[in-house]
Amino acid sequence: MIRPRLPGPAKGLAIGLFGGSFNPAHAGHLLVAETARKRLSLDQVWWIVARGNPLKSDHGAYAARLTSARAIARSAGMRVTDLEAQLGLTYSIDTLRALQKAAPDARFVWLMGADNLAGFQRWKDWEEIARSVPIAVIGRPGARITRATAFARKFARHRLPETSAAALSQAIPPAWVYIRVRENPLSSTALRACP
Ligand SMILES: Nc1ncnc2c1ncn2[C@@H]1O[C@H](COP(=O)(O)OP(=O)(O)OP(=O)(O)O)[C@@H](O)[C@H]1O
Ligand SMILES: O=C(O)c1ccc[n+]([C@@H]2O[C@H](COP(=O)([O-])O)[C@@H](O)[C@H]2O)c1
Repeated sequence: MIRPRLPGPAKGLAIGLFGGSFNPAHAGHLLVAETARKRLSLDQVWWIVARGNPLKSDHGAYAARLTSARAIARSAGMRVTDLEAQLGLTYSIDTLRALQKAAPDARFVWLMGADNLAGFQRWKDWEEIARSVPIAVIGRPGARITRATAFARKFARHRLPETSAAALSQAIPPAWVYIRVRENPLSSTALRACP
């Protein structure tokens, strides 16, 4: 496997992995990344611009999405990476494996909005992802985590209380936390619809 060009040093650091289409990136994404950085006590958040979400058909041009993510992710600790494009990867399990191999001393946490968790059981090897890395879920309007959420049901006893969020990067997976925020209704779909 080709060694990925990492967006920064990783050894010994707690790093949030924030995969997204970012078509385009917006303030809702920044809310997720900044909330995670603060509440999980992360050193960095790596925005992984998805080569192409396997569950979406219209991805948008990669270069434009990368530029868009770079324009939004400008606050402290944010790094944007094109590593899925570098490595030709599409599935998050493969991206995660590549990162864990390239940076075995980093403490990675997977970040996602609550709407992504609701469909997580459709991702390739989703249970393996949950057993490989702690997961932080950030609130999003219209998405609630209930017993109907396959992930929440399957991994119910591995959920940490929100008050323990800062310890998530040190937890042995499976481990996850749901973080409540003042939710932001923005979406890329809405922005694409703007003339
Ligand atoms: N407003 C938001 N609040 C919380 N999480 C969000 C928000 N917008 C996006 N996310 C999360 O950011 C990640 C990347 O999302 P994505 O790039 O698909 O944006 P999107 O606005 O959902 O796009 P689209 O409308 O095209 O589906 C996902 O984990 C998603 O849940
Ligand atoms: O690995 C999968 O099967 C998979 C299925 C759906 C989405 N993902 C990843 O989820 C992240 C968020 O995707 P999106 O399109 O909601 O921004 C992004 O990194 C995608 O590659 C991954």
